[in-house]
Amino acid sequence: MEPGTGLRTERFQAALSTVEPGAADERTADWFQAVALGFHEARYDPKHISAVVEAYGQDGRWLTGVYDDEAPEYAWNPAAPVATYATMTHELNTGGALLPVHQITSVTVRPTHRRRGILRQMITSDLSRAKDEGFAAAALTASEAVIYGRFGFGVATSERTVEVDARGRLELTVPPSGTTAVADLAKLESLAPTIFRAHLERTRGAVGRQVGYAKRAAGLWGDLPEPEKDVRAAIHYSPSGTPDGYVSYKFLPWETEPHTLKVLDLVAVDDTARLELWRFLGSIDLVERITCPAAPEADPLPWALADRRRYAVKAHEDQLWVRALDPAAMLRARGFDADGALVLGITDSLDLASGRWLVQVDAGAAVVTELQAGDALPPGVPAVEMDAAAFGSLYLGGVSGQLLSAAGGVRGPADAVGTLDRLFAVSRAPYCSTHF
Ligand SMILES: CC(=O)SCCNC(=O)CCNC(=O)[C@H](O)C(C)(C)COP(=O)(O)OP(=O)(O)OC[C@H]1O[C@@H](n2cnc3c(N)ncnc32)[C@H](O)[C@@H]1OP(=O)(O)O
Repeated sequence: MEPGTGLRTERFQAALSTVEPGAADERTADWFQAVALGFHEARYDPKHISAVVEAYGQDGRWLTGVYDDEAPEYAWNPAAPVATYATMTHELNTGGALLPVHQITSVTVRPTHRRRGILRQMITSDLSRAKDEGFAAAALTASEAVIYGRFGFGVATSERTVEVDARGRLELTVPPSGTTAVADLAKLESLAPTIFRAHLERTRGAVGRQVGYAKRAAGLWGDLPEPEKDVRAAIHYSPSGTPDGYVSYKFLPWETEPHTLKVLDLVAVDDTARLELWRFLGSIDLVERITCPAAPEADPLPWALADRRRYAVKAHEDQLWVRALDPAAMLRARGFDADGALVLGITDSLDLASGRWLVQVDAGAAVVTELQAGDALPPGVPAVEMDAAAFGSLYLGGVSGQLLSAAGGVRGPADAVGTLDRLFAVSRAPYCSTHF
């Protein structure tokens, strides 16, 4: 933290103790307890922390703790940070290249230290470092929608919580394809990342996953890093016999009315595998309702159901938030479905992504030329300007420039916004099922 605040910042990686075999080191354990405090979770059992340390190492996470050494007598553990923050890197499918993104997670500030600018200090210094390290974009999933717009993050993907009425037979109109088997959970931990990788490579908006996902899919972890005995899973195989999708789920206690099966994770390489996994779920006896969080906004399921009114959207929420650090690199990485040219300007209060670029898309790829202040605009090329957060929202095609123009985030004449929309249009809403 800045001098004069009385606060001290440390950045480190989760580690095991060098003196107590199998335990996390104290700094790591204190950091986890502070995160639990911030998110209203139960205090960690030390054995759970050490289980997560290894996974954090595999994820390559960096942890930040902000410490207040002036804790009064009787205060909770003075060695625990008053603020936490963590980062890691995975790839984002941009519709073109897979772009490594700087992910931000585990952000908490203790109630007694809120609204003093601690988050602002942590995130602005971290974003600058990420930019210096060469990241083109940062990303996060947010606990509240009011926090990150001010830091230049825009909602780039949304997701649905879906409920399907499974009483009687769930009939699909598409012909069956491939086969489905109840999964050997012991083998799913190693198979799930392979299937997810194929999904990532084909799905605009998908982000690589932390190792905990496969452990949860296989029932090795639940909310805590302990086996969840009620988790089951199924695998779908393509007609050639390749596993191309899995679903893990649990049947909620019998007292639940109607009898409910909850999808924990559903990953499919393509629509066929996705629908076949739903066919399987809909064929399970004694199930009256299937709930599925993290379903795509552009979901083929209701269109493939003989009775589409069995499908109800119970919630629709922002999912991935994207923040530009190097807009030109982001545009070069992105895949475009239409060709054309546009001058695109970004205003950024943190000045990490400000600038103006000539974007010329040919055969789906952009040539991006930075324009300096005072440069004349290329004749005949429409120009738009937008806030950094609006660029983050537009980037994957999750919203139109016209809508953002109505909301004030994009500025320019109607024909220029029309060009922006033709260039950035995608055939299907982006989908990110990774929460972090
Ligand atoms: C990626 C993730 O991990 S998402 C998880 C975010 N964490 C949580 O939701 C846990 C509970 N909340 C918290 O721990 C804290 O309230 C935090 C982390 C959200 C904010 O930390 P603070 O240190 O209080 O934020 P800080 O003082 O830097 O505020 C920066 C600005 O954001 C605003 N702000 C921060 N949090 C909120 C909020 N929840 N609602 C409205 N405004 C907020 C502040 O008013 C301030 O505005 P200003 O710059 O115009 O003055």
